Amino acid sequence: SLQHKDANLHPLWKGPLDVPGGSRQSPINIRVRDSVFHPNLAPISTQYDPNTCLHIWNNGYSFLVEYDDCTNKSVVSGGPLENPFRLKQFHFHWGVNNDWGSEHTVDSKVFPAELHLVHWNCTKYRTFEEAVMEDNGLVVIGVFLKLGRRNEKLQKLVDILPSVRYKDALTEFNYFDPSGLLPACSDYWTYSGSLTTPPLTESVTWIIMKKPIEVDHSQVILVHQVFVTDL
Ligand SMILES: NS(=O)(=O)c1ccc(B(O)O)cc1
Ligand SMILES: [Zn+2]
Repeated sequence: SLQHKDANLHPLWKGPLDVPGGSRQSPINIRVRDSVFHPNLAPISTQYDPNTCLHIWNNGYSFLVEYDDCTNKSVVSGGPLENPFRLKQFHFHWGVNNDWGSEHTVDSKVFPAELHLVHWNCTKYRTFEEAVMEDNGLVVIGVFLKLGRRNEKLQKLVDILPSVRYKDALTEFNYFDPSGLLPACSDYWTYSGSLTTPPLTESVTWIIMKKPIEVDHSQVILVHQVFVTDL
């Protein structure tokens, strides 16, 4: 019962967006008082093998940490999910300053940044690219970031960012456990939505963690230094 923002009011895209049949566009504002508690909904279970980490690259919009998705070594399951979904990549969304950045909001509160862990339905589809375009293709876990204590688990990632400062840069990154980026509290909201950037396909089951993780100023500043336009 979480209302969906009209695709044309999407905070990031200016101008008309003719998303065919856009009836469940993400991001949305999560109105906590409208959410319904389901006591029989199982907890979300993540099993990530840090050795499946491949590399980090800058696609010009964000930096992505990509994982080897040829096995079920790194998957999310449980919660509303009928089968495991394989981790493909994670990335962040942030703003030009610290008071703007997250895509989803909670009772209209914006967080400085938002982490997205992208998984695909390896039972129903053969590849990630196929799953992106299909019903029940993806599960994205969203985690809010807030300014606070230094996050030691994030530092290894922050330290390598200067090596992917420019669009299309890619660096080998072969051991990273993304479960260190999940909050200790396992409470979450879930809704059926879409990708938040083109192709905006409505193939996503969103799992938004209720509690943010904390990062300190020095860690956010480094994130802001990525994507200086190509010289
Ligand atoms: N921002 S998001 O997690 O909704 C997302 C994930 C993947 C892609 B994609 O691979 O095109 C686009 C947006
Ligand atoms: Zn995203």
